[in-house]
Amino acid sequence: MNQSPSAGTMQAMRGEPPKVAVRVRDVTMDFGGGALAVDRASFDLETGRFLTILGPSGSGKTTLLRMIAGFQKPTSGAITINGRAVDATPPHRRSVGMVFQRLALFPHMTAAENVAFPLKMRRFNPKTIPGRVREFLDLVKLGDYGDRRINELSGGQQQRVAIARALVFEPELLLLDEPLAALDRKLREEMQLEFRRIQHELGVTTINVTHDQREALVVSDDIIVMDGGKIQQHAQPVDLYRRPDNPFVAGFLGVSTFVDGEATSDGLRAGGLTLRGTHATDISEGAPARGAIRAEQIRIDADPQALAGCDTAVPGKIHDVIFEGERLLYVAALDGLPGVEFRIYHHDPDAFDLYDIGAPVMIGWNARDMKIFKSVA
Ligand SMILES: Nc1ncnc2c1ncn2[C@@H]1O[C@H](COP(=O)(O)OP(=O)(O)OP(=O)(O)O)[C@@H](O)[C@H]1O
Repeated sequence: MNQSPSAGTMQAMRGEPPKVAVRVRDVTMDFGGGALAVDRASFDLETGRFLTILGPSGSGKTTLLRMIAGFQKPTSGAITINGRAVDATPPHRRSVGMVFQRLALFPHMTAAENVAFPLKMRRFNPKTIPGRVREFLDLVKLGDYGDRRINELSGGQQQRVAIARALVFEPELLLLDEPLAALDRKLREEMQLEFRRIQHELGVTTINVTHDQREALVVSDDIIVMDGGKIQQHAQPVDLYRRPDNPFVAGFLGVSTFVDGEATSDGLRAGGLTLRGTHATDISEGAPARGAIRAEQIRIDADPQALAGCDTAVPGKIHDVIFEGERLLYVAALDGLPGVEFRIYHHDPDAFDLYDIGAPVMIGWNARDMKIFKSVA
């Protein structure tokens, strides 16, 4: 992927040590309801990078973001922004720009007046304000819309005003709390690319919260996956996708099929079958294990010869075929392992009627693509 270097990367290229913009150490939030909303979260975010906190509903993403913004005080732990403790500065004094799902723009004001608002609040020199407002409206491609009232703008344009307003005072940190969740899919995908462009252009350190895995992969330099209040993995997008640390992460990003069985030295034994795989965690032979394989890494073919190059190739049957437009999703089971429905992508939509439901096929993959994890009881 052709990504322009972030400010952090530029620093590294100049040989300077990366500067930590946000440091989160052992941060816990206990609302008193039993489970912890955030459970000992720790991470560093380097200056200029775009971090996404990704996780299902209730996993603690917003609570963690609100603590970083200083809206909520952690039960324990420490958060610093550019070396200063977050709770030492009141929220309106912090150099943090925010964009929420509900944009909180002033509907009776024009786009330009909305963008000027944080500058007036921060007592910028009034002479510099119009020029700066214009610059940031241009940045979000709304240069000609400054005089429009908010309720005369489309949802996507309003979103752009909110971004300009969050950035116009050049904050040290930009926080995004599901700002795209209410938009339709096409607009959401367009705005994801816009966020990336703007963030790269300004190099502002950014933390984004979402439950949309595609958005996380598209916009981020780094991703933190959360579940049950705990950070499950912190990695760059490609590493996260290719090398998930546990079955939760493997299942949350992409479409995976899971097979439970017993670890062998080179894979997994399940239902009398030996399936080749690669140990993703330290696991001894015979231990309960869970294999995970992604839909795009499985091949099916009626002709066994076509799968001759696969490390594992097992006969099975087609259970269902689903047309998804640019690809097909086959659901199939291996003979000898009837309870596990493998989900398999086939990237030729013209092959829709290639295999009927019930058709016998060979199903195969390479050992490196099935990740074997230790089962957690
Ligand atoms: N003010 C609060 N008082 C009590 N419990 C809370 C409060 N805010 C959040 N929680 C609980 O903390 C947990 C984490 O919530 P949080 O909103 O951080 O999750 P989330 O991952 O952002 O979810 P969503 O994607 O649905 O917004 C949930 O169990 C939630 O019910």
